[in-house]
Amino acid sequence: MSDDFAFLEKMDYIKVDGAISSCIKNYLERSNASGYVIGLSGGLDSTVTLYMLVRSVGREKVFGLIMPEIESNLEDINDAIYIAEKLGIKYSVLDITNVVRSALDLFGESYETADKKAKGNLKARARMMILYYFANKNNYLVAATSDKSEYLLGYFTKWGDGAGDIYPIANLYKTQVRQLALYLGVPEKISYKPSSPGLWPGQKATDELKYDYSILDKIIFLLVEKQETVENVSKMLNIEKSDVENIWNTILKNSHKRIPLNSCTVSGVRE
Ligand SMILES: Nc1ncnc2c1ncn2[C@@H]1O[C@H](COP(=O)(O)OP(=O)(O)OC[C@H]2O[C@@H]([n+]3cccc(C(=O)O)c3)[C@H](O)[C@@H]2O)[C@@H](O)[C@H]1O
Ligand SMILES: Nc1ncnc2c1ncn2[C@@H]1O[C@H](COP(=O)(O)OP(=O)(O)OP(=O)(O)O)[C@@H](O)[C@H]1O
Ligand SMILES: [Mg+2]
Repeated sequence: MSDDFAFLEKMDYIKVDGAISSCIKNYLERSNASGYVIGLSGGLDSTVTLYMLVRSVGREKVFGLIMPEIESNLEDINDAIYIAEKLGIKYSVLDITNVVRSALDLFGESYETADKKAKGNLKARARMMILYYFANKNNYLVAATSDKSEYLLGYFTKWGDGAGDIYPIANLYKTQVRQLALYLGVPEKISYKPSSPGLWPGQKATDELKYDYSILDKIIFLLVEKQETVENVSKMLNIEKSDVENIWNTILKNSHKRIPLNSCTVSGVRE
């Protein structure tokens, strides 16, 4: 059984690097855009995506936006600044507190008492809005940072951090992104940092998902790619059936996030 998951740890990262690099480089050329802009959180996914952008198109064509707000973890923000400096990219630190506050004001709500999750998603969408403003103004493309685990689970904010023009690491599970980070020489502090959406103070991915990605990735792989039943996965991994069921329900519930445009079909209605 353990061999079935070897690919999560041991990929040919020289080839992975090559494939992602050419994709990033070719897409920029084909798009006639001037560069990529990326939101930097100080977390694993945005750091690895940034490393890949820089080695593909060069640091002059990459711009980082670090967008803290009043509830952000300062250590993460400092990590984001440290990485931007280390890679020598141009970047700005923009406090988005007032953007989020203004939107809440429209509803007569306050930062302190607004619904935690709705406000968290609003923060993610405020960042998206600013990334696209920068992209419009400078003829840049927005690099999204979603990985395959988050994408398949639907564990992202729809039209927030889920929005972008290119998804360089979306074909890698979180476990593989960590391995790629080590291959790229990302500082261990970030390579091993527990994943957190950072949408509210102290939020950790495991609070909502219960399991760490090292286990989640196996569950997702078996359910989605191997099309195993919930019962089989529970037995194969020795995990409570109800937990596997919950993960499967999350994947199903969020399927609407994996449809690019959820449009209404009007074919066949001509007079
Ligand atoms: N069946 C359906 N068909 C079409 N659309 C549907 C729908 N059900 C809901 N919707 C729409 O989707 C909305 C809910 O989706 P959404 O707004 O995304 O909200 P939701 O999925 O409830 O929350 C986002 C989740 O992603 C997590 N997250 C966010 C950002 C980053 C990361 C990370 O890992 O770093 C994780 C966050 O912690 C939270 O658990 C609904 O309000 C509705 O508008
Ligand atoms: N403070 C922030 N400033 C700029 N961008 C941010 C900030 N917080 C989140 N983002 C953007 O939203 C994305 C989604 O957050 P997410 O937490 O999934 O990624 P991460 O922090 O890079 O890695 P991990 O998922 O392992 O925590 C980030 O990769 C980043 O692009
Ligand atoms: Mg994070």
